[in-house]
Amino acid sequence: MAPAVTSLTEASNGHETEVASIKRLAASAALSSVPSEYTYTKNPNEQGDANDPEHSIPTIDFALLTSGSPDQRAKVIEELGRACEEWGFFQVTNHGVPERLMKSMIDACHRFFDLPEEEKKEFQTKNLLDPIRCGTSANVAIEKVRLWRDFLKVIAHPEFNSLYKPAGYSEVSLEYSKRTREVATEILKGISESLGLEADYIAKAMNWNRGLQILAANYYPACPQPDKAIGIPPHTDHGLVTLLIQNEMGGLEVKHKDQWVLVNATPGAFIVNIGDQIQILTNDKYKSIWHRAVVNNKATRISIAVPHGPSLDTPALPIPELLEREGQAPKYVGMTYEKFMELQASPAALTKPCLDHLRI
Ligand SMILES: O=C(O)CCC(=O)C(=O)O
Ligand SMILES: [Fe+2]
Repeated sequence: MAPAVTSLTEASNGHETEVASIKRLAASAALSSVPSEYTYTKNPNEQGDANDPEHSIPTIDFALLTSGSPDQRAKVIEELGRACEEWGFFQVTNHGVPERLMKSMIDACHRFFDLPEEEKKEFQTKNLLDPIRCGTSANVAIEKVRLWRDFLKVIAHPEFNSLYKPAGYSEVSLEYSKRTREVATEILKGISESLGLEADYIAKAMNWNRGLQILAANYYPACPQPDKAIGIPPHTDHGLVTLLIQNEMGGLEVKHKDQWVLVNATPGAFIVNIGDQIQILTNDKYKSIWHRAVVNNKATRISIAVPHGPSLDTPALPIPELLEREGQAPKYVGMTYEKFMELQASPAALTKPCLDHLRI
């Protein structure tokens, strides 16, 4: 039986398009193939070898970054700089955030997605910067292929927002947002230092104390034909740094040397990537890397990405000290973070990468 299509509504050119959550669609007993509007083809020639040890993201030992000896810190900062330059992705271990808290956060999000569709409706607002927003796919009004994914996005900084249901979400998300922000703050300091700048250089320039932090949970139900669908297609993240965790199912792939590499994270580690604002600040020295989420046919995957960005009114520009040192001209014009996020969510971003819109 076809699932009842009642849940999510988006306006498209004045017409209302009704789209079921992927959770509901996937739960339909009759679903044995991917419906045509979800059909997405990947290029098999770009699939990296998962067993190749060259294909694993670098690891940064957070404890050595924050409480190691000066020598240890200098070494980790050098490793961090190399990870940003060569991969744009790395995992962070020994960060001090309890694994129990990470698991509780995933559970709380899982319980949100498990709420009856009717109860999630009140959070289905449409504007990009609404404090709380859930939905399916990414932007059903403009996209050509629907994504095998539902989402929940809650802005946790500069103002903390939360949900009153499911029970416990509010408390756990408050603690989780604080702890991830602390880790992100230290990573940003390390990134500044890896560039030969004062530790607080980027934070000051980007008005970090008023910076945006979003708790972005993704729900990818098992898919009958995982090779014919995509959770999130290739994209780069808009902010400064994103910290990601997932349940026991993998699915994050990173584009490295033209190959898609599946990220195998150490349990309890954060998967961290740098975003477009860092690429702008460093005039392309550190790259905001393309990544995507693939789906599987075994079990639901949940990931929680926490992008941290500048304050919404701050435009990122290539850092003058770096330009001078490298003898380079700036490669980007400035745009406030708010406008940049709007650009990334607009049809213009479907035709060319967002950063290319700002490239001089
Ligand atoms: O689910 C994942 O692993 C990727 C999520 C992601 O890239 C994002 O939310 O921006
Ligand atoms: Fe992402």
